[in-house]
Amino acid sequence: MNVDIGNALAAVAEPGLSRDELATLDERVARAHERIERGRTDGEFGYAALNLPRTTDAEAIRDAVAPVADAETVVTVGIGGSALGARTITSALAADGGTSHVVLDNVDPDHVSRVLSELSLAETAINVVSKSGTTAETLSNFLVVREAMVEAGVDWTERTVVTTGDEGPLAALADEHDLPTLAVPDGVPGRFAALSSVGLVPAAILGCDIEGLLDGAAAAAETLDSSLFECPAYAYGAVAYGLEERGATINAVVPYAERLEPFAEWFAQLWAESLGKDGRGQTPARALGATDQHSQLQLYRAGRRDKLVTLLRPRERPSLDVPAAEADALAHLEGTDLGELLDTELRATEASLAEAGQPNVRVELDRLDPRGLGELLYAMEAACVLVGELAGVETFTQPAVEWGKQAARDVLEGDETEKTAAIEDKHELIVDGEGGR
Ligand SMILES: O=P(O)(O)OC[C@H]1O[C@](O)(CO)[C@@H](O)[C@@H]1O
Repeated sequence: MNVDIGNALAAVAEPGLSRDELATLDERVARAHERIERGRTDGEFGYAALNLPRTTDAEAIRDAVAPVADAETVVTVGIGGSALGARTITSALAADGGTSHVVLDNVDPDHVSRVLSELSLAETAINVVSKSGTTAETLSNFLVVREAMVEAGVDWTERTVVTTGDEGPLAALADEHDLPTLAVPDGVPGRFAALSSVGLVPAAILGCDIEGLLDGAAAAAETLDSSLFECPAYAYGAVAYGLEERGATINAVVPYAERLEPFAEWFAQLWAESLGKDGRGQTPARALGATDQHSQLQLYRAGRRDKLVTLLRPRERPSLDVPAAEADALAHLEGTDLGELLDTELRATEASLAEAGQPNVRVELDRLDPRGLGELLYAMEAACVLVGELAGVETFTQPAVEWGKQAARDVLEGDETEKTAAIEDKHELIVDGEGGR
């Protein structure tokens, strides 16, 4: 994996970083790296995530999923960090692009019932994931899925694998029914847990090379260094931080590979939930290359100068030639390989952003295989940890999400609290086309 930060330099972009500013930033990266390494060595909360390539037990995951290894479809019931990594991995690596991995990470009744009605539940494995074991959406969806299995005459205890913490209702349920259960790794926040059982179970069930993925992540761990000029992950993190400080408060992540679209979702949680604190943090935007050149690029190129555009591609791609056409006007496409066209689109977009002075960075994998994806996930986690150090925020917690969770819980439990009052006392000015109320 490599990272090209050339188009983030002040010589090209505004906001941009001068060479001197990069050199100054590099001194801070050295200190931050020291802090990160200390956290890794001591297995500190959060930093322990950067040890997963070494601490994750792939064999234990394979043993736990053995009873459902015959599954044609895997349904992951989880949300946030308990779903996004798993989807990213199967989308990138599964032979079918991840279509046999269905993720229920929302409680939309229309969607859930439609998904269940389309599944052959006897050939389905249920992967329930929750670090806390208390997340309402996950537990509700699991009870609905379980009920559907019972109604279909399928023994759900034979088709379910659980990943959760030591305590909580999900752990208790797994224990009561003697379900194959994997532990959420200690000291690892959900959004940093893709390289553990939290992200790897569906990939293991669907026959993906999870060991190769961990090897790729381990290779990326080897590149962590006290200088951003020696470490792709830190180069990316330092530039993202430096540009945010200079006004690039949005990070538009644009993978040029359909299989990496879920990666942009995973990245969005990692970046938003880790760095959105103390009134700062880049807002992640998701796009897809080349598709969103035809929907978002106008804004990225000619809109507010508040963005870093992150372009991502695998260098090696399968090939698919464009056939000849009868019209001369299409002659320029004849014999073009679609992959070549996609890469040309990336380079043209990159140049168009640079021409307009909009900062952009290119992240490249050798190819989209288990090693490549392992490198990418690990590098982005390390980049995020670095930004947290440079920004001086608490990277590994997400206190701001608790208010809403508790408010919903108070309503569901019929309590009358400050939070339920805040819900009831909403300021309303409804515009309904009948003069407003
Ligand atoms: O794994 P859990 O505990 O169900 O939490 C799911 C997600 O919800 C959050 O806690 C946010 O509400 C995320 O940090 C986490 O990834």
